[in-house]
Amino acid sequence: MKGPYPEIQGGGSLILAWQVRNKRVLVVGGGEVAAGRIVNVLNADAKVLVVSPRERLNEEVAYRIEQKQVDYIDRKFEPSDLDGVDMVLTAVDDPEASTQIYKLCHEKKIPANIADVPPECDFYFGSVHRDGPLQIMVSTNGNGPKMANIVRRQIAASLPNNIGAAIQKIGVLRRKLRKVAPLQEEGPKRMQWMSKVCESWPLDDICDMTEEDMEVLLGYYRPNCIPSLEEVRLSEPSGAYNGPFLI
Ligand SMILES: C[C@@]1(CC(=O)O)C2=NC(=C\c3[nH]c(c(CCC(=O)O)c3CC(=O)O)Cc3[nH]c(c(CC(=O)O)c3CCC(=O)O)/C=C3\N/C(=C\2)[C@@H](CCC(=O)O)[C@]3(C)CC(=O)O)/[C@H]1CCC(=O)O
Ligand SMILES: NC(=O)c1ccc[n+]([C@@H]2O[C@H](COP(=O)([O-])OP(=O)(O)OC[C@H]3O[C@@H](n4cnc5c(N)ncnc54)[C@H](O)[C@@H]3O)[C@@H](O)[C@H]2O)c1
Repeated sequence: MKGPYPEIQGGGSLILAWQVRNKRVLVVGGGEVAAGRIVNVLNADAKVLVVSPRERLNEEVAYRIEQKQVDYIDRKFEPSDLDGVDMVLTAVDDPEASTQIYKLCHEKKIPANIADVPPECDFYFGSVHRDGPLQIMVSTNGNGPKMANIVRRQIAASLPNNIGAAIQKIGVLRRKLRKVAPLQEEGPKRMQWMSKVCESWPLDDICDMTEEDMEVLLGYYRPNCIPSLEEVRLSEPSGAYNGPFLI
């Protein structure tokens, strides 16, 4: 019998936004694929250690090392490299080394991605679009990485160009709101009010909102009271505006 609940479609991945800030990520290999992995984990504020012999370092990897964006050991992988490591990414052209590293990670329960060896990956990478705080990842679950690239570019092209900036502003407003209304039990009221701002304000207005505008807008924080940017700007910071509201 078909229930009223979402039907389960097995065979997918659990897509999460993994917080690796200040976690130790080991990257084994220093080629083009390693260069891409390094950008991915540095963008998530991880502490990165690269292990790869100097003679075959890709230019970009060499640059990151020189700029001290990553720590570096100039040699092939050794098992002791796994000490104190939270995540491992390998991108080496040596399948035996890959498998050895994967087995050690598995024993030590360290999550690992072995580039191009899906059965030896605890997680896959995806094709990622980034615009400020916004990240969109496309996965085809190993079926077609090039297709993931194509879908990601299509999605990115269909987005408004100021969506990242708008989300950044909303983040500032939300943090201010939590200061104005810090109580745990205010949660539902806060969420409803924030949702209405997001739904009713045009993206351009969200982007144009200054910190001063935010302070005035927060003066109207009560259920079903959402002035527009224009109305906010007609308001005195202290006195309430009496005209009709957007909501
Ligand atoms: C998304 C992206 C992220 C990234 O790596 O950053 C990524 N691969 C990308 C590109 C790409 N990779 C390959 C080609 C050549 C064309 C082709 O083969 O299609 C192209 C195209 C290109 O280079 O443009 C070769 C390839 N890839 C894998 C295998 C092994 C296999 O499938 O068995 C083979 C060799 C196949 C062979 O030898 O025949 C495996 C994986 N690659 C994944 C991710 C994971 C699944 C993601 C998913 O299914 O969505 C998974 C499972 C594991 C992993 O590596 O995490 C990145 C695009 C980023 C972007 O541009 O936006
Ligand atoms: N998933 C993907 O998107 C994708 C795309 C292309 C290639 N690949 C695969 O990723 C792997 C790496 O690709 P690449 O183009 O960066 O290769 P590459 O040949 O440019 O680089 C390999 C690097 O690994 C280093 N290395 C080799 N053995 C090592 C060891 N034991 N310890 C430490 N470092 C070692 C080499 O010195 C070199 O810097 C290959 O297996 C390739 O097939 C994956």
